[in-house]
Amino acid sequence: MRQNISVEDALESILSQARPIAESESVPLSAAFQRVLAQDLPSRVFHPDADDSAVDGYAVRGEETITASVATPVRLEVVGEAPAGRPFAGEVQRGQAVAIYTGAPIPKGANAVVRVEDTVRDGSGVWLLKPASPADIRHRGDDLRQGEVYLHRGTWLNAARVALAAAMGYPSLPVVRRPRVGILSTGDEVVEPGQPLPYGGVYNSNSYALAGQVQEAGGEAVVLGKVPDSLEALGRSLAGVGLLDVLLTSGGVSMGKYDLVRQMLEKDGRIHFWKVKIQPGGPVLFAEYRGLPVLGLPGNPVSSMVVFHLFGRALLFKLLGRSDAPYAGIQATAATAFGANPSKRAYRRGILRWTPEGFTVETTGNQSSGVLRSMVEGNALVMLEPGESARVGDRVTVIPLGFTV
Ligand SMILES: Nc1nc2c(c(=O)[nH]1)N[C@H]1C(S)=C(S)[C@@H](COP(=O)(O)OP(=O)(O)OC[C@H]3O[C@@H](n4cnc5c(N)ncnc54)[C@H](O)[C@@H]3O)O[C@H]1N2
Ligand code: MOO
Repeated sequence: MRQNISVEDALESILSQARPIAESESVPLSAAFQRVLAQDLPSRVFHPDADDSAVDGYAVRGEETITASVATPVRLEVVGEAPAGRPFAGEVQRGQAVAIYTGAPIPKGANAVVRVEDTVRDGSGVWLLKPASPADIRHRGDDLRQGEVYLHRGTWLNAARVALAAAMGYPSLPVVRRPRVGILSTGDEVVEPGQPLPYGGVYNSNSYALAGQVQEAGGEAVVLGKVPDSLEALGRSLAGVGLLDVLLTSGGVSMGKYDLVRQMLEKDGRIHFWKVKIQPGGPVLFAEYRGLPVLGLPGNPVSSMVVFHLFGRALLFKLLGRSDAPYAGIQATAATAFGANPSKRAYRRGILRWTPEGFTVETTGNQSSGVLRSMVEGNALVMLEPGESARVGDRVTVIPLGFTV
């Protein structure tokens, strides 16, 4: 078992153990949001399907309109109309125009469009006050060309990507099976919300934070409840976890006599590493238990969430074959001071704001790992290398929580 390793070494150890999920399933578009595409998707269609109008106006022969102006308007005969979805069947001849609407194919014979606001309707004709513009025509395939791949395997399906799959003609999509992620909380003091809280007790918040984080990363959260601090109970729970791809445990990984997750995994599993040089979350462990990867998260609520963000997300991304990064850093200007940890990389909770001067970040205040509020009030982690502090005005690296690039 390796101990006191760097974030980079810990990530490498975790990712080298993770085997991407090979199974996929087909889901209707309406269920594809926040899934991961399992295959490359070539477009089934051209979009636009034909050269069409980008504006409401009149489709004309452009060369006939070159001299049009307010002082010298050009009159054309309106021979029909082309609403979107009902293309004009004929051909525009010399001296003619067709009333056209945004999205309608340009009729045969026409090669330019005059916007309706640059015209005056006059009975069966129309006066053009400006030359027609070929720039108001969108060309077949400007957006999508049939057969070309626009969405690749490993793509996280956000709203725009599901919409693009729809635009390409797919009613359902092949997606990677969601990794099943078991969540087991430990600790005699941990009580389910709704139960009376005994003296010294604490409500189980970690299971719910982790369940949400697992889903945000694309996994299926299987909340396994909590086990008391006894090796026997823990052993029974671990034996009965069922079909899982990953197990997350919360608590019981530190130095205490009752920190049984570590003891159990030492005895019956294989611990790859224990303790990473980070704060919060230092006591994190990564192990294998009967072939199941186990990420042991420290019990403190902030530590558990931060460690999941740094390591759990990366593990799930690898299992899902996601091609985007699990998180990313940006630069911001410190609006308050941030204190250093002398020997560990620190992740302080901050409030990231976009201002006219760029990104700024302010501390959430009390940085204790037990203050879950800091994860609610904050929207970012300020990353400080060992010994690095920040004064007001310093540039710092910040990991936004809630979006990736
Ligand atoms: N002698 C030392 N003691 C501790 C060290 C150390 O290095 N030497 N490390 C500290 C650090 S850092 C952390 S983080 C914690 C991690 O400890 P555990 O993972 O063993 O967690 P527990 O002791 O079980 O609990 C810690 C804390 O979190 C609360 N908790 C636990 N589970 C939940 C839950 N599901 N929902 C909400 N809150 C939970 C628990 O009541 C404790 O207050 O160890 C330090 N100790
Ligand atoms: O790592 Mo502990 O997470 O500092 O409280």
